[in-house]
Amino acid sequence: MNPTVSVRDLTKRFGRRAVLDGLTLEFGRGVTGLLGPNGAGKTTLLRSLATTLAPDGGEVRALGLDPADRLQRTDLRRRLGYLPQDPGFYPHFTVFELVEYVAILKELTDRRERHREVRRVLTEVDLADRAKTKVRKLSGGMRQRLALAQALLGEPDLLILDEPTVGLDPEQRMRFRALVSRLGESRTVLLSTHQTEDVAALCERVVVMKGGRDVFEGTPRDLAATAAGQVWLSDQPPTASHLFWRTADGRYRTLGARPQGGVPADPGVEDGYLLLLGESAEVAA
Ligand SMILES: Nc1ncnc2c1ncn2[C@@H]1O[C@H](COP(=O)(O)OP(=O)(O)OP(=O)(O)O)[C@@H](O)[C@H]1O
Repeated sequence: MNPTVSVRDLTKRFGRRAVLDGLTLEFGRGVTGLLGPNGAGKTTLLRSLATTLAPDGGEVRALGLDPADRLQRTDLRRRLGYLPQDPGFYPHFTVFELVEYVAILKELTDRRERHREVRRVLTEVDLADRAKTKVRKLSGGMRQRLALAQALLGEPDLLILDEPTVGLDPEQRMRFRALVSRLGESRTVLLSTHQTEDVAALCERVVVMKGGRDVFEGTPRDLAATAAGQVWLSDQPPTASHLFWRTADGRYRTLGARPQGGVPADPGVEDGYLLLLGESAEVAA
């Protein structure tokens, strides 16, 4: 792998808490998924890469540029697209006006070209027919697609997406996967998510963060493989000391030691992820 983004010994503190705690990782072209429990530091990492937050220590290189350097930071901003977790859009703008506003900030100065680009990204996210709708009238999923549209402006080399599939209906989620995997053919895409299915379906690589550190880096298949020999199906519920849940077919899926009557099951990304986090309680009834 030829890394386009690398992070070394990154630290960020809020008060006394180290939210990034010597984080070191690298990734290259294609789609990389970032998994981690609430508060793991995913958004803080993404903001550091998107240059909206200055870390306290360590090194970041993205597209060969150092965001700590003022000129290189400006260069990097021109070449990245960022979908923040909470975009906070102006509610009285129309969809078109909002994306055009971001396009102006991104220095698309030629009006005709800018309008063409705004229409292109709105079409990419299936919002072209909502161009004249006020942002405040959009559903949550539509807002999320609007947030993605502005990140796509100018065909950025680096795309940073913070929980991009939140609120999308199944059809839009499929469209999103198709769009992002196409973008990943020629660009670097980093997306944080809580959806292990998105990682399994879409990402070539996956990074798992916990407590401000990187606890796993590899392919989704590698992550699933870490659970080999520790995933079981049984007809009866195991003891409460196991991590288990009831599946749609009424059987019990257990992670860890073999429960009584358990037969081995193929491990998935979610199994590997949950075991990695070391959960030890029943997660769902
Ligand atoms: N500006 C801030 N001021 C103070 N604390 C902050 C700030 N930003 C983040 N934090 C804290 O840093 C920790 C990590 O937050 P972060 O948003 O990076 O986690 P996350 O992995 O993205 O979580 P989630 O999955 O819930 O979005 C949290 O405890 C959060 O409260």
